[in-house]
Amino acid sequence: MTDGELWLPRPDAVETTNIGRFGQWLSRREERDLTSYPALWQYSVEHLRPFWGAVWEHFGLGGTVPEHRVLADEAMPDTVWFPDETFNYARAVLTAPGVGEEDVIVRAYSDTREPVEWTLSDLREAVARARAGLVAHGVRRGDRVAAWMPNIPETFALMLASASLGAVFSSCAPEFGAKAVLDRFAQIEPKVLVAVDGYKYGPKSIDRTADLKRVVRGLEGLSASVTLPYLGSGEIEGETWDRFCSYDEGVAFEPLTFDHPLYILYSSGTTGLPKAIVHSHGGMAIEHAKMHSLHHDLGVGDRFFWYSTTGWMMWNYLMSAPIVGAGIVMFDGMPDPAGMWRLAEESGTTFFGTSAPFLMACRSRGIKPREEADLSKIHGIGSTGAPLPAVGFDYVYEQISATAQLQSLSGGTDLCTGFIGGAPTVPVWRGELSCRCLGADVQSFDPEGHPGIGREGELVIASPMPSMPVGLWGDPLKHRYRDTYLTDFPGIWRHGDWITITERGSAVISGRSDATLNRGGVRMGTSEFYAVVEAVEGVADSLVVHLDDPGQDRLLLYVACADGVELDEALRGRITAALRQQLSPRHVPDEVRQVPAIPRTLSGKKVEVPVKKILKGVKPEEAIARDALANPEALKSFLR
Ligand SMILES: CC(=O)CC(=O)O
Repeated sequence: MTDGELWLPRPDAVETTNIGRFGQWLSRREERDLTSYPALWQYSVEHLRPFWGAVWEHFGLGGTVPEHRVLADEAMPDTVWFPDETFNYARAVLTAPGVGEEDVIVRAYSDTREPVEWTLSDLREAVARARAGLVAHGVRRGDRVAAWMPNIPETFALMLASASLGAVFSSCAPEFGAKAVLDRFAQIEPKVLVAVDGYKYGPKSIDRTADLKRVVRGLEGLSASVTLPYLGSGEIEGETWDRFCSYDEGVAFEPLTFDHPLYILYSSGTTGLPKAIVHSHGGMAIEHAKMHSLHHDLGVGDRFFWYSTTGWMMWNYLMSAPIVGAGIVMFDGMPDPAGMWRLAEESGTTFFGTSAPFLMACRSRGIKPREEADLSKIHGIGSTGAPLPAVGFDYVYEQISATAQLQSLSGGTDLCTGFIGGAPTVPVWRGELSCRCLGADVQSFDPEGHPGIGREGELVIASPMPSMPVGLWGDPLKHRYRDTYLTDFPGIWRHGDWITITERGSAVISGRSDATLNRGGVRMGTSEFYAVVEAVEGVADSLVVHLDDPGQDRLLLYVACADGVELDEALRGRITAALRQQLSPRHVPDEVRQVPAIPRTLSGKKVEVPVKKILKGVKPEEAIARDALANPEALKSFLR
């Protein structure tokens, strides 16, 4: 191996991997050689219609679709995909091709209870029961179903039950505080809320019943609340899960359009409430089938694990694995660095996904996963949530597995997928994401909108993808949608990351080009912090910065105090307690520092990105023009 190569495709990858076989099939059909990754990728972005039509057909999501009906309108954000198809995501998941009724499809581990295994037939029955519960509460096509639930099989069943009816599902993790939950769910006005009473995180029991009462009170238009007594606190809000699931009336699937809303995810911007991003049945199924089979090489016999909570899009991504016949491994609890590898062995995981910070934490604690557990079944290791530094790549190959393919994946909530990652027919290069994914026309744009290779630029997606959101909730005319993604380079998706695409087709992501925070793979909007911090008595203004460089992962909170107030230990304590309770323990900063004033632009916006650059050593005059600031002297506090 040369030139930073850490892993090479098998010489027979064209015959032995899903993507290799797909490339051969497509080559025959298109009468051209599409077996090499660069040829296949180029084709996939230059010939969107036949490419996505082939994916749809190849995975049995539907039959042959005439090319002009695969993509009937290309213009983002009103792109029209597969307008004549009738589809239901829940049916695609429960079809689980190649999986027998009595085969285990879900293995679930938890700090709160003993491991659970569900066969495909158990999953179908659980979906049927949850579906009957939803119907009994009047849930119909288009209604919203909210889950404040952990990563456990019941949440999966509820999501599929909601999808089977054409209702729209949305989840928050139980660690989210009542305010964070209400900021999300109040926007979408759910008809039914299902929640747990609490959970264990490691040995610690966390009772959520007081917050659950607040959430229920805060949700207008709720017809029913249902409590799963997961912790066993004895407190039930509304109906019990067992009662809710007491009828089995079988599963039926509403025939829906490709773009029918499936679920709503949340992405925190820097202003206002979190964006409620609506994803479609067809978009999720086709994109996840492509990723799971062609990129992660998953199929029947595989067990797919990705450490996630229900508050992160990787949960939704994981739940699609049965579409390609793969089983799912779930974990709810504290991700103990050594314990997770033992769980991988115990569960028979074949693809282990996690966040880059988790891998780096294992490394810095000196964990040697290959000595902790037998990891020989793992053929793929996924890393996302933040760019994995080159030393993280070394760690994976030295201490985890010398043979697994490491796929550093980048994408996000907005498309509920990774669109830069790896493929079994592409090498792994140290510190790089191996390739742009199929059908993802990812480019690095200079400020004038010219694509370039070998230099950093704005990450854009120049052609539509079926997993782009069908809308943002509460934005019927798509104004916020356009403003968020499509105005900087008119009609082209700007993602908000810095990217360099290399000559060999790999990529390096150098960080967010906006100020959204991302800690341990969990996106945190700065506005959420401010709403909580600035409500604490004595705080006048605040600014939060995530320094996410390798070896320097620190969340810093700066506060300007009210007149006559000093940031003493008591105030510090009140701020961190408020963040922990109202948002989550992940929102608690590593340091809280006092500054005389928070720098703001003339239009009053806090200058988060320039402050972050200054903290990283960029000269203030290069970080921001003084003239753009209402109070330029405020920058002094951030100079090194
Ligand atoms: C795939 C991803 O990009 C996940 C994330 O960082 O949110």
